[in-house]
Amino acid sequence: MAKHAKSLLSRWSSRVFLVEVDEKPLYFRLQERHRGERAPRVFGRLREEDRCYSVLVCSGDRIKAAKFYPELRDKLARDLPPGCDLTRMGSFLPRVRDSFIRGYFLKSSAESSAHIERLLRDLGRREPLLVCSYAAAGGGGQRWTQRLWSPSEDETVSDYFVVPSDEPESHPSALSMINNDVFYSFEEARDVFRKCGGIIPEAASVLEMLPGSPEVCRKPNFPVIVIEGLDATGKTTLTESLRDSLGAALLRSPPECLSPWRALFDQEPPLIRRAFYALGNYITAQQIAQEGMKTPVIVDRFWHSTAAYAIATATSGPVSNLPQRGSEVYSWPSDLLQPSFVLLLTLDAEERKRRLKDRGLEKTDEEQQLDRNQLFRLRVEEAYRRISGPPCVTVDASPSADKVLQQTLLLIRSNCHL
Ligand SMILES: Nc1ncnc2c1ncn2[C@@H]1O[C@H](COP(=O)(O)OP(=O)(O)O)[C@@H](O)[C@H]1O
Ligand SMILES: Nc1ccn([C@@H]2O[C@H](COP(=O)(O)OP(=O)(O)O)[C@@H](O)[C@H]2O)c(=O)n1
Repeated sequence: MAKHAKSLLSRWSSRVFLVEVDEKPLYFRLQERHRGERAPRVFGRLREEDRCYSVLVCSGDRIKAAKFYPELRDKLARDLPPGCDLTRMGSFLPRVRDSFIRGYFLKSSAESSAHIERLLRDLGRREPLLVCSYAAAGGGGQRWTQRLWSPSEDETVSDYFVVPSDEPESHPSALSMINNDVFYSFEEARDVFRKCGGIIPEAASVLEMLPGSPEVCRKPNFPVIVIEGLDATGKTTLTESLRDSLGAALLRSPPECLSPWRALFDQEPPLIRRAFYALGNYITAQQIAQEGMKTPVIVDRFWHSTAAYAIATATSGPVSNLPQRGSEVYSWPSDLLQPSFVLLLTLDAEERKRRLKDRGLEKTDEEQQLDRNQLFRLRVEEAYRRISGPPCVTVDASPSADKVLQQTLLLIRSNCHL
């Protein structure tokens, strides 16, 4: 059995498992002996002859695991028999960073179990998977066991009793966010691109655009003002007006030089996509440092956009699932230039939708998610507010473009002595 799988199994009964039902995580854990506890709610109203399965990706290579996870979902969704429910699941060791592994949970009828087990054994022989099957252990379906097997060796590893587990103090996705969903150093983000060159040749082109080091030559002489906010809050309109009113330089993140590859990396899994945007911030930081020696600089999106969307995407469910305020997840990378001032444009959802429609541009997948999933939008907005670093001032973007400009100029002049 692969070394990584062996290390996972060494503490298998210490793990907590979560299955997301309608974006709400339900938790269970394992015990060697049964102490009469009832089955956890995650198994719902199942009959004794029903079967559940979990398929966990356990590769030691995080690029390979990140690429395979969405592919596994597509394979399962395509090949599972009708009537089989598929939902996201994960497993982690409480308070142990990078212990979070992802997978899927399947619920099926007994008739489908032979088909499913053949499919999972076949998948497991080709990919690094740990597969668990769950069956009622008698007592009117109130007790369930987890049978773990490693399809690569077709070896049944062990049986456990499944019991409910308390909700951890913060959503376990926070355990693996650092330098997997959000990158806190140039080196960490660049390392991902160095490692995915074999599967994504365009990664080499992005690497060629990078500065030798993240350190900027000198701190800018002039103020650096970042304008942040959800799509269609008016960032482009405002940043162009500020450039004209202040005679400032206008920069964007990701920078223009990365635009040939942005659409491609937007289709990649979070590990690679977020590294792309993190590297974009470091290139923009170099441009800010150069321009900031000569004139004030206005920046359209920067670190807040990168971190807020990554954190909100990695978490699921209500805002309360976000990593707690003050968590290191919200900290500003120590090697990334800090702007003098960050303005966060806010707008009520209906007005933002109207502006999006009026602008007529194609909606990005993310925008569609913001539109469809109010919980996601609330997580993004709250994550923006929790990010530590330079002062972040909220500006109501609902008045006319000119009024928003005047209000912003007042704030900039009083805070940046311009
Ligand atoms: N203050 C405002 N009031 C009304 N419409 C606005 C305002 N600011 C921008 N718009 C319009 O809303 C749409 C989105 O603005 P834009 O600047 O492109 O937002 P963003 O860059 O944040 O996506 C555009 O059609 C723009 O003309
Ligand atoms: N510095 C940045 C800028 C954008 N992004 C990502 O890019 C998305 C915005 O894409 P977009 O095409 O809507 O950007 P704009 O056209 O609104 O500038 C954000 O939602 C983030 O996911 C980022 O992660 N970091």
